[in-house]
This record gives sequence, structure tokens and C-alpha cells, in this order.
Amino acid sequence: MTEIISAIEKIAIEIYEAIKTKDTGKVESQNASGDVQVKLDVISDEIVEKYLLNVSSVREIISEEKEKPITKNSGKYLVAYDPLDGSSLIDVDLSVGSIFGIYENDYKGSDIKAAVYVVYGPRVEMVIARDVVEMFRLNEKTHEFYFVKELKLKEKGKILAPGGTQKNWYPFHKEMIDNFFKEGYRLRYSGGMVPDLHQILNKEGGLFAYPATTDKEKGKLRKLFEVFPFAYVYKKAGGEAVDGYRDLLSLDYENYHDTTPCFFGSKEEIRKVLNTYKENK
Ligand SMILES: O=P(O)(O)OC[C@H]1O[C@](O)(COP(=O)(O)O)[C@@H](O)[C@@H]1O
Ligand SMILES: [Mg+2]
Ligand SMILES: [Mg+2]
Repeated sequence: MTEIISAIEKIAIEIYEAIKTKDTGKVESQNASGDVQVKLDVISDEIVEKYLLNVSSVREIISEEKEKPITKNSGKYLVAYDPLDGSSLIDVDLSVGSIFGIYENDYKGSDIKAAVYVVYGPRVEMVIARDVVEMFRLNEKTHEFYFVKELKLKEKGKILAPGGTQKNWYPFHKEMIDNFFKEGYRLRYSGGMVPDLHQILNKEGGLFAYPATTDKEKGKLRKLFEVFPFAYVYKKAGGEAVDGYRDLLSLDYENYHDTTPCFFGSKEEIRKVLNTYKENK
């Protein structure tokens, strides 16, 4: 596992360099989810592949940007990754990220054994979730990551990241979100999953929601590359992560690019989500 983490450190430094220097334009191609790709999606994916395929303990990798996995004939771990999450935000200079789920045997929620994400913002920060959740920061002079703090969620927070197109929210979901705001929660949503979830962890509580909507019954965020890794991080940080009804890490998948509605947050906020969804099943 440590050789995977040191590979991700090198990946983060190289992607950060690419973000600062490369063209943010779009390419003709689309990824496996049908998203239009920006050049940096492709460049970032190539950087991840270059390093991860050279790690002896990695047997297989699969990218959000590719249809199928790349398999070697030895190694213990499977890595599912989003090389550049929120890439459409780069040309407005907002923070973006990379997400890595480290699995054994398969890519079900219960197969995930660790998760790592990187935030490319005013600083570069890396969060590693194993038994606990630890945050590191890049020293841009020495090119080394140094430990900053452990990330823990309190029972309840004060900020809310309500994703999805609001005109397509189910009425009961809209009422639940409105009630949080009536309780005084502050809106904190950038459209970048990584910085939005990183903010809640650093503020020690709150709720991120990307629900089922009338136009996207299964939500938008991808199980293997985005949802299971962050579910692992939030649960290890003392929070919860559900699809509205079930623990996200209890979910299986059918296709590599399956999406799911997802809620990540402090225990109290997730209890409210579960109660609301149960009443409106
Ligand atoms: O623009 P929307 O519908 O709110 O969706 C925002 C979500 O989509 C994403 O940008 C999808 O990420 P990708 O850039 O990897 O496709 C997430 O980062 C973010 O949480
Ligand atoms: Mg993504
Ligand atoms: Mg992406």
C-alpha cells in the first residue's frame, strides 16, 4: 500500500504541473460515461497510468476516463481512479481533484481497502484514508508532502453542498434541503466534488448531496471512481455515506461506470436524509 501512496504523490505533483502549464481546451473524444473530455482529463489519465502500472502490488487499474481496466498478471490491489475530477472548473480557475479507490478482489463497496484524494487548489493537499483519515500538504519547494492533521467529523455540522439540477429535484428532497437552510446551514457548493467534500471534512461536519433527480434516476457520480472512495473516507472520519436508503459501501455494481445517488456527511445530517427518504419511499 505504501508504494501506491508514494506513486500517488508523484502523480499529484505531475498533474498539478500539467494544470498550471497545459491547455485547458476540450478534445473531440468522450469518456466512457459520455462526458466531453478536456485535454487535461486525458493528460492526467496518462500520468496516473504511467506510475500505477509500475507499482508491483497493483494488479489492475481502471479509469473513469476509460471503458475497461488494464490488467497485469500479478499484484494484490485493484485501483479505480478519477484522474481529474471537476475538470470543467479548471478554465474558471476553481479547485479540482484526483480520486483513488484501492480495492482487493473486486470493485464492490465492501472490497475497498483504502482511499486517497488530492485537491489542486491554492495549495495541493492529499488525504489518505486507511484506519484513520490523514491530511498532508505539498511543500512546493522540496516537492514533499508533510503531515498536517487527522480529519474527523463531529456529530453535526453547519454547511451544506446540495448538488444536482434543482428543477429536477424530487419535491421531498427539495423540502429536506430547504429545511436544512431554515435551520441555518450555509451553502457551500462549487461543483467540484473533491473540494466540496474536502471543505466539509476540514470544517468537521455538514452534508454533501448528489441525489436521484427526475432526469438522472441513478444520480451522476460514479460508484467505483468517486462514490465508494469518498464513502470510505467519510466513514473512517466518523461520518456516514448513504444512497438515501443504504450504506454506500454495501452496494454492488453491474457495470464499471455505474452511478448512484449519494449523500456524505455527519451522522446527524445523514440520519435526517435516511428518515426523509424512508418516509417518501
Ligand atoms: O455540475 P453538477 O451537476 O452540479 O455536477 C457537479 C459534479 O460533477 C462533477 O464535476 C463530476 O466530475 P467529473 O469532472 O469527474 O466528471 C463532480 O466533481 C461534481 O460534484
Ligand atoms: Mg469525477
Ligand atoms: Mg473526472
